[in-house]
Formats: sequence, structure tokens, C-alpha cells
Amino acid sequence: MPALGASTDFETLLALADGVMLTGSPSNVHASLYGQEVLDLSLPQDAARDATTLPFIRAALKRGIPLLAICRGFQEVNVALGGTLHQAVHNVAGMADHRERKDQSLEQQYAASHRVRLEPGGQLARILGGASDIMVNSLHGQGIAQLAPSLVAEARADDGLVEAYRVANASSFALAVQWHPEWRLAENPDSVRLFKAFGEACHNYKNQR
Ligand SMILES: N[C@@H](CCC(=O)NCCCC(=O)O)C(=O)O
Repeated sequence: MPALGASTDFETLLALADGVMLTGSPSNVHASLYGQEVLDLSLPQDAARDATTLPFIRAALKRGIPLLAICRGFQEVNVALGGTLHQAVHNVAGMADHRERKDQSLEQQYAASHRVRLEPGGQLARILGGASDIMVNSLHGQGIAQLAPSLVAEARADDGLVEAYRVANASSFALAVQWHPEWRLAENPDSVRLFKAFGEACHNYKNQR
């Protein structure tokens, strides 16, 4: 979907969709969208994407379209619903460095690098067959500071950072993860389970509308 901002015909696009997946990106959600100044002006921004995805997310959730959000997408949904971000997680006392090492190969950057603990009895834990924790990759400098009121944490890193959440009271699948399950998807059983659950929700949505 092109980043056309306010000129996007959101309702026409959503009428065509059986599901929405929001991807990652090197760019950051603009800090002004959660009431802050940008602290590091050298980092990439994407105002056109912000102006497109934030209203799109709200419209998609209102319609009850299944939603899976990844990395920047995970951060976008939080901001779209009123949450805030840490602009540099690694500069927050007690937090780990969640960034990839740019001097490494893509295979190394996207390799699993830390554990996340799943919320017992949560939706993600159920999807992942009752697992208590899984290993995930990590390619982000920003992260959730304040979770939006309508979101419920589903997984956290050992430093406490929210790594997955669901949208409470969503009428369909609405999950977001800070890591990249799309990387070498077929080789990772946890990622296969997650995408299968999303795919099933998309099929159900399509068959019911
Ligand atoms: N820039 C944000 C978001 C991080 C993110 O989405 N990384 C993925 C980059 C690779 C890709 O394009 O999928 C941050 O640093 O937190």
C-alpha cells in the first residue's frame, strides 16, 4: 500500500482487505505523534508513512479486520492508540541494547538474540502451544515506554520491555510483535504458528463478511 497520507481512500482499501500486516522499517515513528521532540535528528523519519498508517490502523481496528503488526508496525499501533515510545531503549537505565549490529551479515542480524517471556494464559502463549518463553531476533532502537490503554502485554524481554501485545476487545485477531517472525518464517515453528493463526483469522474474516 503506498504511503499517500491523508489522500488515501482508507475505506475503499479496507473494503478490499481480508487482513492487514504492518511491516518493520529503518525509519522511526515521529516523536511529535506521542508528544515529544525528536532526540536524535540523524535517525530516519517517514512522515508519509506515519500519516498513512496511523489513521489506517484506527480504521482497520474499527472494522474488525485481522491485524498483525511487526517492529515499526508494532510501535505504530501503540502510538496510533495513544501510547508512547522510548526513542533510544539502550539509553534507558536498566534496559538492554535491542539494536542489530550493522557490521554483521543479515543472517547474523536476524538470528535469534534474546528470550521473551510469554504472558501465562495469554493469546500469544496459546498460539505458541503453551510455551512460557521463546527466542526472538531484535532489530530496533526504539520501544514501548507507555502501552496504549487498549493494549495488553503478551510478552516481555528480560529487561521488562514489552515485546508483544494484543488489542483488548478487538473483534478479530489483533496482535503485534517487536521482533521479526517473517524472517526465514518456514524455518521457525513459532513463526509458522503465529502466521497460521493470522492466516486463519483472515480466512474467517473473509468468509463472514
Ligand atoms: N526504526 C524503528 C523500527 C525498527 C524496525 O522496524 N526495524 C526493522 C528494520 C528492518 C525492516 O525494514 O524490516 C526502531 O529502530 O525501533
